[in-house]
Amino acid sequence: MDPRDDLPLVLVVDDELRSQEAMRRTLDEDFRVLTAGDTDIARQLISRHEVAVVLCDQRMPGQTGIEFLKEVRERWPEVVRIVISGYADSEDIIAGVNEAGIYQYVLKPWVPEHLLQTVQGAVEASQLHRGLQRLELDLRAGPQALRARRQTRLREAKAVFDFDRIVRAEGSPLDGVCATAQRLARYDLSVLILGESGTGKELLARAMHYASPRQNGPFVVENCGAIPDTLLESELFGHRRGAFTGAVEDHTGLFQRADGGTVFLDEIGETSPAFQVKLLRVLQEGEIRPVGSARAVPVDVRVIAATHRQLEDEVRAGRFREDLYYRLAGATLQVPPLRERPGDILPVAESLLDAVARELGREPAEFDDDARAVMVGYPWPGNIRELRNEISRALALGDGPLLRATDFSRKLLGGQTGAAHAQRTSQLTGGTGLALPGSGTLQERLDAIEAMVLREVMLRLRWNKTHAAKELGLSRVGLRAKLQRFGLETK
Ligand SMILES: Nc1ncnc2c1ncn2[C@@H]1O[C@H](COP(=O)(O)OP(=O)(O)OP(=O)(O)O)[C@@H](O)[C@H]1O
Repeated sequence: MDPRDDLPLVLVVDDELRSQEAMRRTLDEDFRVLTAGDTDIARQLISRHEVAVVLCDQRMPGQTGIEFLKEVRERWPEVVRIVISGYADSEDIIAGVNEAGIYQYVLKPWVPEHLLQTVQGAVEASQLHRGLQRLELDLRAGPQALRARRQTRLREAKAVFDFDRIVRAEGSPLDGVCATAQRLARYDLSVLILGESGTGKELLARAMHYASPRQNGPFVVENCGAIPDTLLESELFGHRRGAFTGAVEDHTGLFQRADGGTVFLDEIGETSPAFQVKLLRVLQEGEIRPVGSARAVPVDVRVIAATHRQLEDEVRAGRFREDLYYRLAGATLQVPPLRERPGDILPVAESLLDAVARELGREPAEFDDDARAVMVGYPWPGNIRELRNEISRALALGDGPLLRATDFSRKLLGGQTGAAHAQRTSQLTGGTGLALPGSGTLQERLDAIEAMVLREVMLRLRWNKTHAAKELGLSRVGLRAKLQRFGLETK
């Protein structure tokens, strides 16, 4: 958990940005501070967050601070209320203090130390109030109902998403990626996930969300590569009725719906320069402006973005804004393609086989040795998504619980490399038809090559281990150890 997440939440309502900022600076060290420039926004924030204390300026457009705080008392009695005013307002305030149940009124110009003390006192009052409320609820519910409720919550949380659900072999290069992602999850930092299509970037982003302090908030996904610019803007930031032809009613954008949670922007590298400017502004200001609306709405979201492109290259080529890149890449994670972690192929394939068999309502199935060898040797240019498709196809077309190599599509059987892969690496090992892995550490690349060679030899020699060991200059025991390491033979 981010340690700041435990801090009480204080909402500052003031239409003057400078006063908002001065209060934020004073309170920021001890509290989490939200700010609102008008009472509409303040209402939204109180209804979405567990605000402990609200500080409201008396002079607000449309409504006085006291009027607003009266409403707060009625709707959210647990929120402790403080009003801030100049001398000239004090008469009105005194009359309203009782009705609005004001904890304290603070005169301008306020002294930072005093303000801090006042808010600390108010937070204590709020904690007392909430503690009593909880106690009352607990007493009413009875211990059994309480325990059941807690257990259900726990089960749901576990069932959702977890780094353990990202299937991988022991010692997989993905371990390091997951460990870093898990550490980063705690902090409200923008994260950029790089990796080829189908490598599991979204899965990783989800796991980060559910491991983050925002886990109780929404996780929303937008594929930025799939829709035209104008639609994307309206999808993300919303629009007002009549903003453009076809906008027949107000539409709340994904950013607003994700308030308090995480927005996953997939294929961010595909966005246009015009959209990039708009997104940058949203991230800088922490507020969105729905298309056709003059009013900005504050949003509290964490952004995780992903792309199959090397975004730094795109920046260098002038196709992606550098300032946006740095906003998004608070930290960067690189998910290696499947061919660079051949040890993961079989564990992932097995877990997918179970899942797909369940989805298709089929008996649990297994792969035979040849099928396993074929999977390990194929470079999977479409990564895990392609693997999943192949397994679904083989299971749907195959005629029993044992999946054979011949149940896969022909491209796998030829030992051919996928066209995209061949193009990327463009180096083929002499005559074997094996593609050199294009990236990863030296060890990862050597592992990938080793797995391919083993698979090729085993298939050619029809699984005769004595002949294979001889050809490869290994003992039988050594060969078996290697086959096991790459999942080509079970222990
Ligand atoms: N390690 C894994 N274990 C099990 N399933 C996985 C794993 N990685 C990915 N998958 C599955 O593979 C599919 C593709 O993963 P995902 O959508 O996360 O990839 P992606 O990199 O975001 O792809 P794209 O960039 O094309 O959107 C999903 O069905 C996902 O659940």
